[in-house]
Amino acid sequence: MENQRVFTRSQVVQHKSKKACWLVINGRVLGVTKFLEEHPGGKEVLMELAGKDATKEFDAIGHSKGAQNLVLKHQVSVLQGATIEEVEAKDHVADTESKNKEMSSFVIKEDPKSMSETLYEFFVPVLVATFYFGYRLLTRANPHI
Ligand code: HEM
Repeated sequence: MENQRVFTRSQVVQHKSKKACWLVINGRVLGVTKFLEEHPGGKEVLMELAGKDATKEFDAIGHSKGAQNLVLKHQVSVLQGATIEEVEAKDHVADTESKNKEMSSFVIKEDPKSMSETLYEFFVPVLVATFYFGYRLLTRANPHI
């Protein structure tokens, strides 16, 4: 939070065009000009809230943790008067998310290994049983073998 730029509401309000679009979410001032075209929910919803505080609308959608992390990536400054609690509450989300990512990548790395082990453990007994019963069948059909 050190060396954080601070913008006033009146500075934010001036950025409500497609060429310069800012939003405020949880006390963070976000520059979303380039993100307008990328937003999965469309640029219209963002443009409607351009230059304004969009916290309520953002939360009401139930955006994913990934979306909440994207918010952090688009932050250009902090809104003047925003409380530290307000701004830092969402840092926790980012921490938890990155831990979750580490966990899931760990699981993904482990997966192919355990999969081949499972296949191996399944196919070897099946193969042995097939040979055994095949042999039994052949010797029964032809007792001279
Ligand atoms: C910088 C701010 C924002 C970011 C980074 C962002 C990001 C995203 C992302 C990643 C999604 C895909 C679904 C998900 O992962 O949750 C999404 C969906 C959506 N967003 Fe945002 N969003 C932002 C702001 C807003 C705001 C202010 C609104 C206003 C209402 C909004 C409305 C929506 C809607 C309607 C959807 C579609 C939900 C659906 O189809 O189920 N977003 N957004």
